[in-house]
Amino acid sequence: DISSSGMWEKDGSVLVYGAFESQDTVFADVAPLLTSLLDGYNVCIMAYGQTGSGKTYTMLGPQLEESFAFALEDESELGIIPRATQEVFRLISEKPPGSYWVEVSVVEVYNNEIFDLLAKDSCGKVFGVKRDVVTTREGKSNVPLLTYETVENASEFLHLVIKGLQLRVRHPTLVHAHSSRSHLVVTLTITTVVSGDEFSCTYPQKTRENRSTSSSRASSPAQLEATEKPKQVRTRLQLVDLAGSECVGMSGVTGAALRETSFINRSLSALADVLGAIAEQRSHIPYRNSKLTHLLQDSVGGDAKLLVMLCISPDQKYLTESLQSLGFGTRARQVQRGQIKKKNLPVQSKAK
Ligand SMILES: Nc1ncnc2c1ncn2[C@@H]1O[C@H](COP(=O)(O)OP(=O)(O)OP(=O)(O)O)[C@@H](O)[C@H]1O
Repeated sequence: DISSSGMWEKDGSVLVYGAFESQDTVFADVAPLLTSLLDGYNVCIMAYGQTGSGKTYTMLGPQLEESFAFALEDESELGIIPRATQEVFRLISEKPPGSYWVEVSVVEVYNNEIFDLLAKDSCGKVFGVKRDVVTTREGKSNVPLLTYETVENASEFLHLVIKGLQLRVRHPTLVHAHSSRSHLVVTLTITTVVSGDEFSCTYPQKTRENRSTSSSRASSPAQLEATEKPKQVRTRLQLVDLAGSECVGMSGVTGAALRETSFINRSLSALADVLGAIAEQRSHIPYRNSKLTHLLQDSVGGDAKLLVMLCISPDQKYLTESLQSLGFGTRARQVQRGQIKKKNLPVQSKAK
């Protein structure tokens, strides 16, 4: 029974929320992951579910009719992405000033192509630019030339995300009038620079190699002494609003929208296949079967703490879709990952 309000805890790690549960309650259970992030763990939070089941509401908040932006006026309605950012900056404010450096990238995966939603043209106007995803020599996934913008507070972050969201593709379907037709991946990268024998922190002197644009503040505040050999430690928070899994018969799409649906369903089944392969500890994990899984490789199979939010419609007519979503959740639960790696940060940490 998920139609009534309430929450149950099973095995200490599956939480179920009723349809009337507040965003506050949901976020209270997510917040500890952000403490882990600042303690040096990579974290990934993704929403999965059929079209119209509440993924965007859960991750961002209620969408505005006229655009892909979300309503910021009523704070109680804000979803995980704005709340997580506020919490990250609140936690950073408790650290020594200048010890953390936050950058954001916003990417959508549409029809199996990656688009950089923060890339700018020469006039500074934002527009989506196609990017590729590659595997580095260390076996990590990387998006060359991806735009990373430096942000100093949650409102700067939200401003960028809202700008990026204007470009996100959406079309009406019979199930949902404002259906997202792409996977949205918002990444916060937190850099700490550790120098000398003692842990002392300052801003990075250089921007990253694969960065095409960066804020003018990238070379600002404290500069490192030339003789010091600073070590940059990065942790990453990936926030993912997946496109809706859908049954073509139910959503009634045709033409280009049908093609989009086919790409969405293929990439979601590639994600389920990856989770299945990890769960079965197969020697080959098919990350490269889709751009989505290649992009999320390090969060899904790597060293991140992964939280999957399953959104389920309370309507009985979507029972097949709901069971399919629960099947995805079961796969995610079966993934037995190795010990999660924690980056060596200059903070007192409480390992989970
Ligand atoms: N818990 C909730 N409380 C109030 N409104 C909700 C809730 N969940 C979803 N909604 C509303 O239901 C509608 C569909 O939700 P949403 O856009 O989040 O679906 P979605 O799963 O992201 O769909 P799609 O995959 O098609 O983009 C929206 O108008 C949203 O504001």
